[in-house]
Amino acid sequence: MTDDYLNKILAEYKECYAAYSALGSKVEHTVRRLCKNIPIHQITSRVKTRASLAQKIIKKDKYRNLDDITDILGLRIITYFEDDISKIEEILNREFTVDWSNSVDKGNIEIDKFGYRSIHFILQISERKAQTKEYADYKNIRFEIQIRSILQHSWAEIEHDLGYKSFVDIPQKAQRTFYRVAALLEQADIEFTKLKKEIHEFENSVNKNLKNKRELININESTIIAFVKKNPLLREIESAVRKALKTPGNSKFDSAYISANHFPAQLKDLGILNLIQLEEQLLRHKDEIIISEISYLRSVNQNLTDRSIKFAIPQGAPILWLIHYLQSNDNLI
Ligand SMILES: Nc1nc2c(ncn2[C@@H]2O[C@H](COP(=O)(O)OP(=O)(O)OP(=O)(O)O)[C@@H](O)[C@H]2O)c(=O)[nH]1
Ligand SMILES: Nc1ncnc2c1ncn2[C@@H]1O[C@H](COP(=O)(O)OP(=O)(O)OP(=O)(O)O)[C@@H](O)[C@H]1O
Repeated sequence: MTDDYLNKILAEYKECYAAYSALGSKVEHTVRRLCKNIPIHQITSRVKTRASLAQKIIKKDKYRNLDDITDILGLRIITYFEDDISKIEEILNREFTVDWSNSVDKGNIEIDKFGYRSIHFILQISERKAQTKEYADYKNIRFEIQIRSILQHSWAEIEHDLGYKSFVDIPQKAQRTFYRVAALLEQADIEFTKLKKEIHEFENSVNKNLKNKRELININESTIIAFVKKNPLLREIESAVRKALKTPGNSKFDSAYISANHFPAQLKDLGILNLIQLEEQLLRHKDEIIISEISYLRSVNQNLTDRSIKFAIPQGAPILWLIHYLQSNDNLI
């Protein structure tokens, strides 16, 4: 490798840095929007530093142009669950043009090997988007999006930190430990996905039993969560209040909101012990709680100076409104 290529690529890098950086923000924003319904731990984005680029060019000794290097701009999406990775792949596949010859599924390793696992997608803005004014300047830029689970990420970070690039220099015993832990985490990823499915099944069964009124399901922390996530009457009340207040979006589930409000204990004090009783009370007082909540939230809103602030109405809020309504009316059931 001559210094000429190194200097040429670094000069191109200097010229294009701002474009990579601007594209990074745009892609990150798009990815966040497209993946908003998938539980994601983190999305990060970086433009390779000049020093790291120089090191890579020298080490690989194969690059002639800046365009040959496909990870100058890189994003990383870290999911909680491994089975969400393929959903993100599908989304990215639809939104961007994939450079298949440079994209790799590094999780798809030989059956008897354990180690680094991550999808590396090399992408470009789609042809349709590239024709728009906003994206015209970025149409030829290739960038990388890595997708991995939080456990795959923790392994990669620790291995990276301990020097994977000099892996051959690590004592064999330590290498074996790395591979053993990789296998363990791969199994843990499978177990977490199974656990997620079991919890979803439990939540569905609670609501199905409630619908069929076959069982009196006592209210506790887990049954109230299942109820809050899936009950259609709650969605109906939340939506009526949101519409009246012109609050955009949907209500979101927030576990901190549920635990902070101690629903099981508060409902028990009011004599509401099972989910059938809770649903009956919500149905009976639906109109009153909608009207009183709209007028309460409107009066609070009038005192806000920033008109753009809107109320977030978390999933399950109608239970709190019902509690307030019954308490203020001394209305033990
Ligand atoms: N911890 C860890 N990270 C890895 C491993 N392999 C790849 N990576 C990550 O993925 C990045 C890209 O690596 P590769 O896909 O091998 O490609 P490259 O070294 O950039 O070379 P090109 O394919 O020429 O772009 C690395 O810089 C790491 O961040 C690995 O075995 N362990
Ligand atoms: N696609 C990506 N998205 C977000 N962060 C990344 C991405 N690729 C690498 N990183 C992180 O950016 C930091 C700087 O990495 P750097 O660009 O120096 O090298 P690298 O991409 O890890 O390796 P290489 O030089 O082989 O390309 C590291 O912490 C790395 O994990």
